[in-house]
Amino acid sequence: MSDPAILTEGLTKRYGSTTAVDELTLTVASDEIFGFLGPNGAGKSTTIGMLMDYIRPTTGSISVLAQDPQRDVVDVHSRVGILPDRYRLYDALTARQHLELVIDTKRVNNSPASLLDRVGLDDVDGQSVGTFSQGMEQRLALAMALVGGPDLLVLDEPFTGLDPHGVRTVREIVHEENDRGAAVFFSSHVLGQVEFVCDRIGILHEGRLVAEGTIDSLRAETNVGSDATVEEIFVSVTDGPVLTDESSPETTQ
Ligand SMILES: Nc1ncnc2c1ncn2[C@@H]1O[C@H](COP(=O)(O)OP(=O)(O)OP(=O)(O)O)[C@@H](O)[C@H]1O
Repeated sequence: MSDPAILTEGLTKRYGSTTAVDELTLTVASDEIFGFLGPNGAGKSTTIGMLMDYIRPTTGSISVLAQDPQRDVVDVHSRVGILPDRYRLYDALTARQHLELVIDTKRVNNSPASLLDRVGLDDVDGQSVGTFSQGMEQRLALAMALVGGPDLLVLDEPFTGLDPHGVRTVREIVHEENDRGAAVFFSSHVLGQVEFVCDRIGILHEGRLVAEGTIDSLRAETNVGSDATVEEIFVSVTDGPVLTDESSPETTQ
């Protein structure tokens, strides 16, 4: 069996008295599409930041494509396509120029035109990004993540700002990339789409992984009914505080 795309063990990030990510142990296989869900402030972006070494963990370990993102940062960044939650584009540059920058940085030989075509920006190839709508920026950021045919795509809220055509495009790209052999790890609040796209999901709540599995297995585990939506599963596991060993009624009796 090949190495997992992502492996974290006991991964924890504290900011002062706030524990953003709490003992996260997670495995994402090299051939799967994994949806990483959770309410606002649950710790999703912090986790993604740690996977890419934008944020240093307080404790715990991380392996991305069998490499250490702190020690092997250049290798990890060359093999991962990242759509971060906050990205900076250059108003004066065109979409093509943005892609050329990433192509040069990754030292690959991709066609900016075909990447723009994939994300539906072929007709604004030479337009400066300062004139782009939010959805157009999001499409460009996705195209930048696709440069180099990454082994792992990490997408933080890829559906943000997209119209229904854009949402469909993202869905198709996620499946195409997975068919090509890439693992896909993405966070999203658009739970209806998650259902169409993911092999497995993990739900983070107050920094803790409170559910993980296929949608069918989570329906069974959470007793929400065999035809429950992802939204119903989500609400059932994130409604109320996380019970820890210390706070669980069983251990306090
Ligand atoms: N730099 C920071 N300093 C202090 N606290 C932070 C910092 N970054 C994040 N946090 C806190 O960590 C927690 C997790 O934040 P994070 O952005 O990872 O959540 P999220 O699940 O991505 O949320 P959302 O769905 O709203 O994007 C929150 O309580 C947040 O306030």
